[in-house]
Amino acid sequence: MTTLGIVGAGAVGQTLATAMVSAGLAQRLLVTSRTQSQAQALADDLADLAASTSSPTTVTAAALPDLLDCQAVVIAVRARFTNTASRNVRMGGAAANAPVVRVLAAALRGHSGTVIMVTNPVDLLSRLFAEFSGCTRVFGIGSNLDTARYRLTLARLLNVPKEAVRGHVIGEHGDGAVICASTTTVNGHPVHVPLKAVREELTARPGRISSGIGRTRSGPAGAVLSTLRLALGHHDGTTELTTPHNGDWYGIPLRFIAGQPVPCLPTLDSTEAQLLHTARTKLHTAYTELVHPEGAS
Ligand SMILES: NC(=O)c1ccc[n+]([C@@H]2O[C@H](COP(=O)([O-])OP(=O)(O)OC[C@H]3O[C@@H](n4cnc5c(N)ncnc54)[C@H](O)[C@@H]3O)[C@@H](O)[C@H]2O)c1
Repeated sequence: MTTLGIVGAGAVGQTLATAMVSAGLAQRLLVTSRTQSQAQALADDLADLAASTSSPTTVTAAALPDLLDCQAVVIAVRARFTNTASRNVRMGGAAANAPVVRVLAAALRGHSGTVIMVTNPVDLLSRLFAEFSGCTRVFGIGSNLDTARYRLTLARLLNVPKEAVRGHVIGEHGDGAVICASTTTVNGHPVHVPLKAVREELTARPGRISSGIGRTRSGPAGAVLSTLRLALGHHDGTTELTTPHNGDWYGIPLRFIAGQPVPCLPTLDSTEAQLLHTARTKLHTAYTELVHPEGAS
């Protein structure tokens, strides 16, 4: 019996839960949110979906301790705050979301399953959750969503099917994202990547979606769903996730074999290596300031 949990019944949590119930990913889905009534409302709505689609998933509004027995828990909370940042937008949520993540880490200490962090800034908060909970299978969503957007964008610019494009976006899920252009291929052949046009689209896309429909939701839900399938060992494959690597936390490709992740960073050219170094330094500094604000200048 597979039991999965979602914390946060907002735009991403709702869309993800709908996708999970529609896909019949688990026998049981536990949902929690800021209030019990919010979680119960989502559970009832999803039960209606399950009944009309004959989904095998039973959805229950739960309390945080109930999630300890889940094979995987997805964290998609967002504290109430107004983000006024125009650059490094995701970093704008650090101070507001970190206390919530600390509380969740304390509540889920001892959880031995997978934890998938969605809440931004995801690279910092994956690490914060892991270090405060002691959980050892914590992965952050973001670089895989960036990679999906990269492949779509490149396919459109080069007029090829998206399935023909192979390539990764790594580093920060944010302004420090690194496009691995030198190892990108189309139908197995190296290509010239129009980096300026790609970067412009990757930068503009999330804001365009948010201003059109309020929030990005289906893209991140898809990135979580495909990660869950890999982490639960439903099938093998590679995806880009925030994970500890060489002493820092940032997005790299992980190859999952029977649910176990193996880092598989592609070879980087000198520009990409420099950009990754810059992203790592930025994330390292921001994490230190988040955890030890008294030491920050
Ligand atoms: N990593 C990614 O690729 C990615 C993509 C999209 C969104 N996000 C991030 O995901 C997070 C959620 O986004 P959203 O659009 O769903 O936000 P939202 O505001 O729509 O929903 C957030 C939910 O969290 C709940 N919540 C708040 N505090 C809580 C607490 N203490 N305990 C439990 N639940 C709590 C709220 O009640 C709400 O239901 C944000 O930080 C957003 O930036 C990340």
